[in-house]
Amino acid sequence: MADVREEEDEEECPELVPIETDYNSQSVQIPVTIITGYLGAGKTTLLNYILTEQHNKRIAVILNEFGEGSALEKSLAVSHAGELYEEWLELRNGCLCCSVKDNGLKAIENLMQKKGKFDYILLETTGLADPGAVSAMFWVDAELGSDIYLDGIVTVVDAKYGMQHLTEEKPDGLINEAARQIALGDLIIVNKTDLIHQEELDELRHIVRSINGLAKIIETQRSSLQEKFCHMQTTRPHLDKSIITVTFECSGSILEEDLNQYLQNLLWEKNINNKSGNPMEIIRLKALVSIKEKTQQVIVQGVHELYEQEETSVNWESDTERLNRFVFIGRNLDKEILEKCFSAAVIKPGESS
Ligand SMILES: Nc1nc2c(ncn2[C@@H]2O[C@H](COP(=O)(O)OP(=O)(O)OP(=O)(O)O)[C@@H](O)[C@H]2O)c(=O)[nH]1
Ligand SMILES: [Zn+2]
Repeated sequence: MADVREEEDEEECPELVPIETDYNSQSVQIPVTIITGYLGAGKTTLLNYILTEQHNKRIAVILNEFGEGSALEKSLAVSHAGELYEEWLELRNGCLCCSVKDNGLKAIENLMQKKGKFDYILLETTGLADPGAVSAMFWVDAELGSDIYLDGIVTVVDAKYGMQHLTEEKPDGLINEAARQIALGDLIIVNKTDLIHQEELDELRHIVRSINGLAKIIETQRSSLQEKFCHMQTTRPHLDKSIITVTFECSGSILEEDLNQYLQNLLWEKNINNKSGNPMEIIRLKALVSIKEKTQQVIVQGVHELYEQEETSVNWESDTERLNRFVFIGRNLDKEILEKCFSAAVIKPGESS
């Protein structure tokens, strides 16, 4: 499948981000690539391949295996000059996907302080993880000036079982995990091509392309990329200077339908413009919101046009003001207008609906 984007990517592919490159004239940030994919698709195989192929980079690999080891420890393998050693990364609340900035990224940052900086960090999610949730912690962290930024998401698809995973019926309109992982990928690796016929492969590739029209698609066996690792950085969102992050806070509560209306105007209708009349383009969003009548805090996550709400187990404190918090990443963003539109739908403390 000839794809113009793929050719462009090849041309502009730089060397694996050298530590000295300081494009922000702030402190240098370390790129993190999230590796996702269904259970058994070949993620660990891919990590091992990269670690043995990349001989002169310091690559930290964070394995987030499902149900392995103590809940308090995650294995962190570090490759330096082809040598592999292991570290134990302590995460107070177990799963890296669920742990917020405070422990997840802090742990990595602490490790870098002890061990020196890495050139690159690879993070394997569990086969069932939602890469959107994992990547969300980086958006917030980027805002707080972390040393680490999310470079991209690599999705490994099992050629043999991929179709089955994708067509699995989910109860009650839940999003199919395999489809979501493909939708979020910047690079999609269709692995285990040795196990299927060419026609099946073409069909799978076609479906993958229909779910994600932008990602680069590569076919592999044993996750062996026949190209340099730098090709993984297909989107480099943070190198695009037109992409900015906007945050705001607003107290009060919102009706669920009004929240949906706000998000759909932004993400689906795209009818909220900035001051120059250009529609705002949201690439990622994360928010903590207070929904009227709900005692629990709700987290909203969005990636392009997909968004979802998740009720957390955390209750709002009854005696303090409820504070909604938003982080947006995208183009043509205007903080004042984003805030105004949300605030207009909010029921302020003391007001009734
Ligand atoms: N036939 C075949 N087997 C493969 C290929 N790539 C990986 N495997 C095997 O598939 C199994 C799962 O591979 P892993 O790399 O552990 O998969 P994973 O995605 O990390 O699995 P989880 O962490 O459990 O989600 C292993 O037994 C691999 O040896 C391939 O291209 N062809
Ligand atoms: Zn694995």
